[in-house]
Amino acid sequence: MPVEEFVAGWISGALGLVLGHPFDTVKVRLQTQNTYRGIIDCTVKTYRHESILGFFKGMSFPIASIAVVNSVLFGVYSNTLLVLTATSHHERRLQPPSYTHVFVAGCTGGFLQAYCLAPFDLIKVRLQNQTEPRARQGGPPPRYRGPVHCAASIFQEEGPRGLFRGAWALTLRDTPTLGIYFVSYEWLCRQVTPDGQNPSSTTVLVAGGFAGITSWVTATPLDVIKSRMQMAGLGQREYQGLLDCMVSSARQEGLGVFFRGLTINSARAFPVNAVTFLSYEYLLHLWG
Ligand SMILES: C[N+](C)(C)CCCC[C@H](N)C(=O)O
Repeated sequence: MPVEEFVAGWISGALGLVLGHPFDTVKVRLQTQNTYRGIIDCTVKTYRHESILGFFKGMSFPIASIAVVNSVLFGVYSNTLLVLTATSHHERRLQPPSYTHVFVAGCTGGFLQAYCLAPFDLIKVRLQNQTEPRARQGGPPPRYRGPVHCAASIFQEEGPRGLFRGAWALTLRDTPTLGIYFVSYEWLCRQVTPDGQNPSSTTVLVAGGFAGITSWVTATPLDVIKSRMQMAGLGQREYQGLLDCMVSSARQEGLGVFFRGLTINSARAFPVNAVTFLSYEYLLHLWG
């Protein structure tokens, strides 16, 4: 089984992640708290109360976990294509796989990475939602002191299953939308690249960016539900399950609730996924 794809997936994921984390914090807050009027209001308030560091809350864990998550995604994607089409990454330019194969491989990668991602994503969301400034004298201390403390508290309070809160919504969010992610990327690359040639760096950047946007646009409704289920129980309301969360959110806040965070998700998705695909392709080219 070729391992380069796993390593390239890891490095490219980490680069994209750092670039996109401030956008991600604003998004999570907009989705789960009702105190902000919009992106600008949330950005300004976060900066005023918590300084620039506020935007990087909850980042250390994703950085560690992206090693597993993105390498599972890209590694499983590429190896599934190998099984389906008997072509390696380098051979695929001359013998491009069908879009159905690309979709199935993307969904397989998406499904498996969702389970690796679930506990890390839960901890990230819990930490991002702590709006207390880090070191304020006399103020109430934040509930979680950091990622390890957060993981340990959830484990103690709710057992190992607690760490998988929202995992089902996350799997539903990621399986089809990562299929869409790779199909969009391939489709865009093939539109502007002559047959048999490698796409140029600009093509990879633009196709990666748009693939990220397409995937996030389709993922946003379930992203909102996922974040809410992850926050359930913490001073927020408990839900009976995914459907209950969907129905009660829509009843109380209207259908627009499913699009919360859409603009910021898209703004974040372009640079993050442009850099992810560019470094992924570049590394595989380098090692090829
Ligand atoms: C499937 N879903 C839309 C959730 C993610 C797709 C892109 C994944 C990328 N690591 C990123 O963070 O943007």
